[in-house]
Formats: sequence, C-alpha cells, structure tokens
Amino acid sequence: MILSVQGVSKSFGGLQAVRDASLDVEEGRIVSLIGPNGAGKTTLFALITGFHKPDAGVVLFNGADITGEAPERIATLGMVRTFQIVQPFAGQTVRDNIAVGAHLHRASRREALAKAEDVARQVGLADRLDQDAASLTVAGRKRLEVAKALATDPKLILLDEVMAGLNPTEVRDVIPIITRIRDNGVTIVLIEHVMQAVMSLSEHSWVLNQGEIIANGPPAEIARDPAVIEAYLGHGMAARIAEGTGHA
Ligand SMILES: Nc1ncnc2c1ncn2[C@@H]1O[C@H](COP(=O)(O)OP(=O)(O)OP(=O)(O)O)[C@@H](O)[C@H]1O
Repeated sequence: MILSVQGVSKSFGGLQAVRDASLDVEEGRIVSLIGPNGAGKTTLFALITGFHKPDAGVVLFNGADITGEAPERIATLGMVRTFQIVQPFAGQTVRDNIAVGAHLHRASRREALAKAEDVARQVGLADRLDQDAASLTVAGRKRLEVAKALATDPKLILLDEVMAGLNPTEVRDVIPIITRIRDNGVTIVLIEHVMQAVMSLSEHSWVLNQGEIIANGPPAEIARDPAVIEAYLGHGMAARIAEGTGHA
C-alpha cells in the first residue's frame, strides 16, 4: 500500500469532523473520496498531508509512519495535496507559480523553470506560461493547482475538487489529463462531487458522511448502496448513474 490511513479521528471543539476513518490505497490507482458538504473530506486530506494533526489514528505513507509530520516533510517524501480555493500569487506568471513547487527538489532556478514548463505541458497550460496567473479562468486556475502539486515530483497526489466550477466540456477535457498523470506513475486520490468524473476515473470510492466512512467499493457498486443514496446521492442521481449518464 502506498497510503494506509488507520483509525484517524479529528475534532474541532465539540464537532467531530472525522471519526475513526480507515482506508488503504494501492500504488498506481485512481481512487476517490465522496460525500455531502461538511462530511469531513477536506479535513481527512488535511490529516493525511500534515495540515492537521489527528487526535487518534495513524497515517502510513509507503509503510513509514508520517502521523503528525509537517506538510513540507510529507511533500518531500512524495505526497502532496491541492486546495479547493485557488489563489495564485498575483503579479506572477503561470511559470513562476508552478516553479514554486519545483523548488522543493531543485535548488537551481533554471532547473525549476524547466520543470515548470514540463509540467505545464502535462496539464495543458504550455501556451499560458508567460501569462499573469491571476488572469486565468477558473478552469485554468484548477489546472495551475494541479501543476503546482505535480512540480514537486509526487508519488501520490490528493486532488481536492479540481472539477468544481467547471462546465461539462471543461470536465471532459480534464479527465484524460488526470488519467495521464496516473499513467506516468503518480497515484491519485480525488475528492469530487462531479459524479461523471468519479464514475469514469476512479476504481474505488470511499463515502464519508458526518465524519464517518459509511461505504466503500467500486463507484458503480456504492451508487446502488441504500445508505449512500440516502446520505449523499439521492434517488435521481443514483438512477442516472445506473443508466450510465451520471451527470450532476
Ligand atoms: N479548522 C476548522 N475549525 C473548525 N471546524 C472545522 C475546521 N475545518 C473543518 N471544520 C468543520 O468540520 C466539518 C467537516 O468539514 P470539511 O471541510 O472537512 O468537509 P468536506 O466534506 O470537505 O465538505 P465540502 O464538500 O463542503 O468541502 C464541517 O462541519 C466543518 O465546518
């Protein structure tokens, strides 16, 4: 297992945001975390990547205990997350923004910029490298977020709603980019509400509800689970998934 989360919990004051969550991710997979707003998905990402310390439980990355390590240290080991709300460094080009990530393993400016160009090609931003990052559309900013993470040479990348706010055409265009990242050897964990993307990309999903994992399995299977339909999908979405359309 590249990632093993064992019995992780986190409370904020009186609110239990994540309760006794466990999941195992095999190397080379694309898997997903789904569930209603406020279920604890982003908190679980933060617990895995060192942005929050768990109250209980253990996180293993490639078999090594990284529980409570700092995000920078975890990134150096090869695991990074993206953020839902994307704020590019204003007044800086796309190239410079991506290069920030590339500096994790590269001291030289020249090498970091070369890596930024390479990554920009992978996410379809090669023709935007000299543009001010703040001028990118939502779809462009989402790609920039993926590029910044990829520039750190990760072995595992956790993508937090990279399709939120995209139109169906933009979603369709991002799907093969994510598949290619995996084909290049990066394991991927997605948080995603766009079920069309979950269905076509991920091989296994975990469903969080009120901080607890209530189901896991292949997405087509969990879409038939009454508890998942009740807590998250609703009957309309479940029916559309069964028909194979799966549009949100
Ligand atoms: N730093 C924090 N301090 C206090 N409460 C928090 C904090 N972070 C998250 N929460 C609360 O924990 C719960 C889980 O939030 P979280 O953002 O993890 O959910 P989510 O599943 O990612 O939701 P969404 O799909 O809306 O992003 C929510 O009730 C949220 O308000």
